[in-house]
Amino acid sequence: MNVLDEIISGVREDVANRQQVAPLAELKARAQDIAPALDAMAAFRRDGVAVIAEVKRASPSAGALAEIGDPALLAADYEAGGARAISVLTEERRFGGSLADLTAVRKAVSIPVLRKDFVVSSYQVHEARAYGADLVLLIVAALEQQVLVGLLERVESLGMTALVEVHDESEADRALQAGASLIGINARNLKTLEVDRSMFERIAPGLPSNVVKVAESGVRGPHDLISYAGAGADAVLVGQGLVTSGDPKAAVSALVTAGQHPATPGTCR
Ligand SMILES: O=C(O)c1ccccc1NCC(=O)[C@H](O)[C@H](O)COP(=O)(O)O
Repeated sequence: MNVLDEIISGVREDVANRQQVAPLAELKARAQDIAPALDAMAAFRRDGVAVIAEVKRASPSAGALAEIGDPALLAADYEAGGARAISVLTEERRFGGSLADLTAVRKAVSIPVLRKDFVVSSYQVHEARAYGADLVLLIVAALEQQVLVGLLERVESLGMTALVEVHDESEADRALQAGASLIGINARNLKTLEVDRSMFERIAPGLPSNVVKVAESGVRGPHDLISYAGAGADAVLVGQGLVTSGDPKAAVSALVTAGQHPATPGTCR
């Protein structure tokens, strides 16, 4: 079993357990008390390269990354540093995340919040809304086409935005066919965990200009953002480089500053 399949199998078990405790009707009722989802696309379409800063405690590729005592404080630092959205990893077994992290971050910031998880069921989409997310990650490699289309529709019907993640050209075609307008190109191969930043420059030129393009993974500093920008990125999603920086606010701020200048064509290495 590869890493992605292993993660998804654990996720399915965890979702089944949560469904016993909080049935869908309860989540829907909870969502009634939550403010409507924020318009993430508007935030990403503003000038410059948007930084999506991630609350990431651990990962299959790196193990434990950072002791995040208070995810709300970290997210507030990210916002103060100029991040345009916050990504919260909610998967528990391999990333050490939780829905409690999502709630804490939602309360702490006024910018859009992404639920980053391995979403395979509409229950998880309703959970995302009930816990205050504005965006939901949908990973093409984890979903059959019909399921992807159904989940994308469900995300949008709840007023949220789907970040649809791809790893190659055929997944990018599937994302477009499903109607995605926000596409993340993840440089990390979710089966081998290798990071290949050049994936972005291979795939991004084939996407229509009205699609907002997010470069995911492998940004360790401003130089990586600049090369992704040169290859057409509208936004970058950054986890490890921020949580291990020692000063997340300054690290975000350095990325934001680098993203304010017009990109010059370059290569992602
Ligand atoms: O980060 C991992 O090791 C990982 C392994 C398997 C599936 C997903 C994984 N990460 C999720 C992400 O896509 C990243 O958290 C995100 O793009 C930020 O990447 P980075 O800045 O390199 O931490």
